[in-house]
This record gives sequence, structure tokens and C-alpha cells, in this order.
Amino acid sequence: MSTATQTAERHTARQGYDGDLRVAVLGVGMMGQDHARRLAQLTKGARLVAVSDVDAARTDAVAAEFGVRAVHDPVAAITDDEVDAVVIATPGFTHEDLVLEALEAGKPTLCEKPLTTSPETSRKVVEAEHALGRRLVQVGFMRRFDAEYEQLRGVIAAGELGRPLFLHCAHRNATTPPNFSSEMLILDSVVHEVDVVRYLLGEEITAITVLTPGRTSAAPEGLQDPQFVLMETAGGTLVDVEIFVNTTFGYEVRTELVAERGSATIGLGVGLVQRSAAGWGGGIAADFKERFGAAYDTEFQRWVDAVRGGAGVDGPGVWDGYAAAAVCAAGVESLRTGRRVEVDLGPRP
Ligand SMILES: NC(=O)c1ccc[n+]([C@@H]2O[C@H](COP(=O)([O-])OP(=O)(O)OC[C@H]3O[C@@H](n4cnc5c(N)ncnc54)[C@H](O)[C@@H]3O)[C@@H](O)[C@H]2O)c1
Ligand SMILES: O[C@H]1[C@H](O)[C@@H](O)[C@H](O)[C@@H](O)[C@H]1O
Repeated sequence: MSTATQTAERHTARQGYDGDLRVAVLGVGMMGQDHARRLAQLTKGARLVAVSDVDAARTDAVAAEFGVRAVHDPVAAITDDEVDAVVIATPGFTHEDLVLEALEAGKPTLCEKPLTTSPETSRKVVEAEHALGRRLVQVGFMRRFDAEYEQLRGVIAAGELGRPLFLHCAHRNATTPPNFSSEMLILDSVVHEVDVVRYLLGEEITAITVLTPGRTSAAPEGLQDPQFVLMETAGGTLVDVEIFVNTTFGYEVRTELVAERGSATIGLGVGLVQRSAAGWGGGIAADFKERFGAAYDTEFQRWVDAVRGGAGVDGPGVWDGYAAAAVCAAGVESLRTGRRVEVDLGPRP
């Protein structure tokens, strides 16, 4: 029997955790460092015990900062007997391998979005978890833990406003990191709207069309920014998303529901008339760490509580990660062809 299989069996047998959950963070760039600090200083019932990054100097520096072990091989951190659970905060293209390693080792995992970068690889993860027979992987769609999104979901579920007709979404970032491609506006950014639409409406997205307006002069050479995305849902709601990632002035994530008998808007602040570099009365968040800080905190606390209690996951799982990957892949196809692309998720295991 392989060591990984033995470890998996040990962890499968375990129903809960008596002491603190010992967590390793893999990938300690911008998000990984933020999550390491969250686990080390804020999340109750969890203890940051190790960090791991392919950049050895970065691993050592972050480990020293938090007084935890530096493990230079990320797979060794996953299979380590002193590690109960892992947080994956490496770039999206590395997620497939690391999540499959974590499943093989039977380690509960909180994987930053996207689950993987294609529907085929996400399906592989869905099937690997299904074969294991229990939920072990949660996907870092943190907006589900944001109080305003929860409130909007409640408004829709209560049904007082009637059937949802439209969701108008705006997703704006101040700037993009180097090497951010036109496809990444869909795969890395709109993936959040794909997930919250499924979360808010409780139904699947059946088609997507991506339109390309004139580029902002602030976009780096070759980047198609902004883009306008139209999604259709199984229940007949139309969703539009303005994705604009080089606004230069700040971070805005806004959603307006228009239903049969009223509308409800989140992410607006109060009394907004105009937003610009000069700001407005209430101020504008600089980035996602500021806008969604409380949501990340809640996401981590609920994940740790679920793992310690034996449930493994409390929030979006591998199927949600797969659905998002499938819609985004169709979106990238639409971006390339200019055509509407239908989405078929196939059977759910
Ligand atoms: N939920 C959110 O709001 C949010 C916000 C930002 C980023 N993210 C996601 O977080 C993840 C990380 O993004 P980031 O902005 O922190 O990136 P980053 O480039 O700042 O950091 C990534 C780190 O991973 C390391 N790395 C690369 N390959 C590795 C591997 N195989 N094993 C171990 N380490 C490896 C890199 O050396 C780097 O230190 C991405 O999936 C991104 O989409 C989510
Ligand atoms: O990786 C980031 C992150 O997911 C943010 O929440 C989103 O606003 C950005 O567009 C994306 O690039």
C-alpha cells in the first residue's frame, strides 16, 4: 500500500479533529500570504503549521514571518503527517495536480478559484472526489460568504419581488497583474459572476455570449479590456456582466436584480452619482482584499469548522468549480468566435 493511500485511509477514518486543525498554505504569493495571516491570526480552531512555494526564498521568508515550517516541495507538504488540511493559493494552472494530490492523500482542501482551468480537468477532480465517497474540496468562491450577496439571495428566495428577470453585474478592477490575457477576464474574473449567478438563482447557466467593445486606453497592449458578457439561465433570467479590469481608479463589484415587482442592488454604497479618480462621498475599495476581506474571513472560519466537524466542506464544492469552468470555457470560445455558445454540463455524479 502506498504511503499516500495509507494517509488517505487514516484521514478517511477520522471524523473530526480534537485539537486545532493543522493547515499548510501552498503558494504564498499575494493571496497565499493573506490567507496564511488569516489562519495564523484570525481563524479559530486552526493553526498555520507550514507554507510551501516553488519559490524557495519566498517560502523561507513567509515561514520565518509566521514562525512555521518551510516545506520546499508542495507535494511533500500535502502528504506530511503533521498537516491535516491544505489551502491552495497557487496559480490556476497548477490547481489540478495539487488538488488531485490532496484527494489522494485524503486531505481536506480549500482551493482558490478557479478549481482548474478547463472543464475536462475540473471533471477529473469531480470524479476523483466522487470515487473517494466524501466531500473534501471546497473552492474559494468567497462572494458566497459576503453579507450583501447572502442578503440578495434571501430577497430572491423570499419571492416577494417575483421572478428574477435580469441581473446586471459590473466587475471592475483598478489594474491587472503582468501577463493577464484577454481570456483571463473570463477565466479569472467573470468566473466569480458565473458562480454567484448559480448561487443567487439556484439554477444553471445554459449559454454565454461575449462581446468586445472598444478597448480602454489604460489596457496593456493586446488586452481586450473591457468585455461585455451575456449569460442565459435555465429559468430564463438574462445576466449581463461588464468586466473592466483596468479602470485605474479602484475596485467595484456590483449586482442589480430586476424582478417582476421590484429591484435590489448590492455593492453600490450610498448616494452614488459618479465615480472617478476623485472618488465619491463614501470612498471606493482599492482591491478585493478590502472589498471582500470579511467574506474571506467568514469563508475560512466556516471551512475550518466544517473540516473539524467532519463535514469537510461548507460552501462551493467541486461540482460548482466544474460548472464555472464549463461556462468560462464556453465564454472563451465566444470571445474567440463572437458567437453565442451553449453550455451542457452533462450528468452529475
Ligand atoms: N478569491 C479571490 O478574490 C482571489 C483574489 C486573487 C487571487 N485569487 C486566486 O488565488 C490564486 C493565487 O493568486 P495570486 O494573485 O496570489 O498569485 P501570485 O502569483 O501572487 O502567487 C502565486 C504563488 O504560487 C507560487 N507557485 C506557483 N506554482 C506553484 C506550485 N506548483 N506549487 C507551489 N507554489 C507555486 C508562486 O511562486 C507564487 O508565489 C489564483 O488561483 C488566483 O486566481 C483569488
Ligand atoms: O484573481 C482576481 C480575484 O479573483 C478578484 O476577486 C477579481 O476581482 C479579479 O478580477 C481577479 O483577477
